[in-house]
This record gives sequence, structure tokens and C-alpha cells, in this order.
Amino acid sequence: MGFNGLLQLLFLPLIVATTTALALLIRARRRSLNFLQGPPTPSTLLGFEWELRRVRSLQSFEVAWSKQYGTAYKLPGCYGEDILSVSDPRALQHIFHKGAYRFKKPGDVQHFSNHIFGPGIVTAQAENHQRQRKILNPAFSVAQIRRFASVFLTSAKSLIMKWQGELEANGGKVADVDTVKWLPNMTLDALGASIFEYQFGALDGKESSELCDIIRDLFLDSRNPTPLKMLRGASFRFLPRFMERILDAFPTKEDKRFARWLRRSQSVAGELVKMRGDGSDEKDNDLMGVVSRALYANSPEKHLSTEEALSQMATIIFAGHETSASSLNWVLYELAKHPEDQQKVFQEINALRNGTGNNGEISPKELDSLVYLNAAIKESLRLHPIVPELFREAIIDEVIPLEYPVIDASGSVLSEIPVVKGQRIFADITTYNRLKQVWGEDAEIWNPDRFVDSKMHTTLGVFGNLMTFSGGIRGCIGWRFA
Ligand code: HEM
Repeated sequence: MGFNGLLQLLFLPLIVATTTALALLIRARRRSLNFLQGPPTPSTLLGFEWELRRVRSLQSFEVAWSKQYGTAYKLPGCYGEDILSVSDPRALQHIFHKGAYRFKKPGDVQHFSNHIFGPGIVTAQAENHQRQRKILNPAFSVAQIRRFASVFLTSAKSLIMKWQGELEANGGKVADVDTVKWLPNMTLDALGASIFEYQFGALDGKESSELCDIIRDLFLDSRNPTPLKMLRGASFRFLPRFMERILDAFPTKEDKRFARWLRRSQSVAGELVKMRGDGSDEKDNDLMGVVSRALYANSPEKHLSTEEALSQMATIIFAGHETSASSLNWVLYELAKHPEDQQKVFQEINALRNGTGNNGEISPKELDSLVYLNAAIKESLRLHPIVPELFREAIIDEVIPLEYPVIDASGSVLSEIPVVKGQRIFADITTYNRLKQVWGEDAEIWNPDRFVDSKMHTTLGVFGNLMTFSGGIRGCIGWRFA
């Protein structure tokens, strides 16, 4: 072992441990939200964060806390940090719509994002993000997405044939269909074939690509983190860049999986971009078209570096496939639990198909006329947001206004929350989507009718007044696609 190797082995971990402890100590002393109410912490080091991760699927804590403390309260975080939890619509407007770049993604989110997506649109901040978003936007326009309808139809038909195959193999009797296994394969194939003209072969199984196998196992080492792993992840909130790099020299199993995914997807993206040439056809507004054009663009505001360009594939595949599949799963689950609504959706689709005069094929435009189907989809997205919370950090001192005032720790009414630079914010999407003040007394139960002829008094998010796709300039670019 050379000198450098020895140095890494002996000294660096020591330096990292000492400086981390120091940085965390300093940080922990900055308790900025003492004036707010909130649940008591079950652990000095882990706060409530580990508990929340473990019971994630139950969504039980946050909704109950919002009933007790209101739509803004103090949540105990790792290393004794106070986190501001918000589900108040005006506060969310302020953070995501009005001041999006004043509330950046925090260090740990950035660190994760950089490892899994590279420097693509999800990772980019401020003016870098603005530039990338402007370049990519045309690839997600209504016109562009409508062109993909036939690809979606083909993927859906392949899936149905698979299910019919399973049914026949079961002697025509009703068999269990494992939608959780099948739907991600369908959305992966649909994304690949439409946006990248790339065949993942996920539904086929037999001829699946290497990328497909990597993405399937991407999170094998990420579920159920140990407290130590949780603390390691949380330390990226506070560490300076140079220490992040030192920690990165000791990659975890998870880091290695992410690195393999990023490397491989960038290499496939490189091949796809090569096939497109310089993207000089201005009409070529699909993703690979706009990315290729940006690679060769001379003006800085239209240009993407090679790494930025090649990272968009990892970004879009990751951001789009599992999210869409899980959302679709929830729609099917809710319709299965509510057969009377399933019947309404079925009849609505049948009526349209019988009236199309187009062999029963429904055009993308006609999909919008399926009022009850669209209401059922929105209701499912409301109750089951796949991204249940988003984290942000104030980059300057701010005052966040509230639509629904809260009672502070001294019993006074607060209609705005002052926060200091560096304040971590937990934007609680699950709770906002279930707020009685916004959705009515039946907010916690399934009722697609609320979307049939409702007039909402708040406007938040990119779709249906929901926060499921987030909102503002960092809202989901692929919501129409989804
Ligand atoms: C039901 C399915 C989906 C849900 C619930 C969803 C949700 C979200 C949310 C909550 C964000 C904000 C993330 C943040 O601020 O950190 C987001 C961003 C994003 N989504 Fe989606 N998404 C879905 C489908 C898709 C699809 C199909 C695509 C691409 C085809 C996509 C591409 C993206 C991208 C690129 C961003 C980053 C946008 C930016 O930072 O400017 N998403 N999505």
C-alpha cells in the first residue's frame, strides 16, 4: 500500500469524524423554531426522522400532527435540528411558486440527486436549472406528448396480452394479476420507446437490456436504512463540499449501485445522441432532439455540457417510470375497492369507444372528455402522492405567510412564520392533499365526484390543485406525460 493509501486508511476517517462532529455540534445549537409547537423528539440524534422513514407507508404521523398543531409546526430532525413542517396552501405557494429559487434543495437532497441523476435538471439549481428547464420544456409540450399516444397504446396492449396469457395458463379462471410487478415494466418500455426511441424490453423479460436489470435493483440497498446510515445521509445537509468529497471516497453499497446506473445510462444516452447528429432540425422537439441541439448550441443560455446532456436520460427514466407505475397501481387499487366507480369509468370509456367510428380507438384529444376517468385519476393522485414530501432550505431570512393561522408555543395566534437562512423545510404533500380546509369534510376518503364539478378556492401545483406533481418552476416537467 502506497503512502496515499495509508493516509486514506488512517487519517482521513479521523479528520472526517472530528470535523463532522464539530460541524454538527455547531449546527445543532442553532435551534430556530422554539416558538412553534410540535411533537416531542423520541431521539436526540435521530429526531423523528428515522421513525418517519420506518412507518412511511402508514402516513399516520403527519396527518395526525397537522390536526393537533395546525398546518405549520416544528418537527425534530437528525442531530437536534428543528425542521419546519408545512402543509398550508399559502405557505406552499410562497415556497414553490413565488420564491422557488430562494428555497433551494438542501445539501443531502442535492448529494443524493447528484449521485443518481448526475448534473441533469433535477440536480441543477438556480440559473443552471432555469437554463436546463428552458431547453427541455419543448420536449414536454402538449403537442409533443400527444405524438406518443400510439406508443402508450402499444405498451398497454402488450401488457394486456401478458395478462391474458396468465389467465389462459390458469385455465381461463380469474387469476391474481401482480400489477406491482407488471406496471413498472410497462411504464419503462413506454418511456424508452417514446422519449428515447430505446427498447428496454422490460415487458418481454427475455430480451431485457442491461439498463433494465440495473434499474430493477437500484434500491436494493436503500430500503430500511439503519440509524447509522440515516445519520450519514443527514450529515450531507451540513458538510462543506470538500468534506463531502472525502466521504465520497468511501462509497456505500448504495452509492456503488447509483454510480453504475449513472455510468451505464450516460453511456446509452451517448449512443442515442450520436445517432441524432447535431439536432439541426428545429422541428425535432423530442427529448433527444432538444438535447442534441443544446450540445452543439453556441450561446451559453441554450447550451448543455456533455455531462448535463447525458444525465438527462438517467433523470427522466428515474423520475418518470416508477412514479407513473406506482400512481397507476393506486388508481387500479382504488377502482378495485370501489366497484361502483369502476363500473362508471368502464361505461364512460365504452360509450366513447362505441361513438368514435374509429374502430373503437380513442384519440389523445378525446381522452380529456372522459370526465369520470379523469376525476378518478385525480382523486387517486390526491390520496396517494408518490412523492409524499419535498425538502427545501431557505437561502435568506424569510417570512412565510399562512392561509390558516396556527397557535404558537406561548398560545398566541401566528399568521406568518419567520425563518432564518438555512432553515430546513418539510413540505408535507400528503397532508396538504388531505386538508379538510381545502378538500372538505370528506378529505380523507375516496370521492372522485369532488373533481367532477368542483370550484376550488386555492390554486396550487401544476395539476388539479394537487401538490402531487409539486408546483412552480420546479414542478414536475413530465406531468402531462404521466
Ligand atoms: C405520477 C407520476 C409522477 C409524479 C407523481 C411526479 C412527481 C414529481 C414531483 C413531486 C417533482 C418535484 C421534485 C422536486 O422538486 O424535488 C417532480 C419533478 C420532476 N419530474 Fe415528475 N412525477 C411523475 C412523472 C414524471 C414523468 C413521467 C416524467 C418524465 C417523463 C417526470 C419528470 C420529472 C422531472 C424531469 C422533474 C424535475 C423537474 C425540475 O426540477 O425542473 N415526472 N415530479
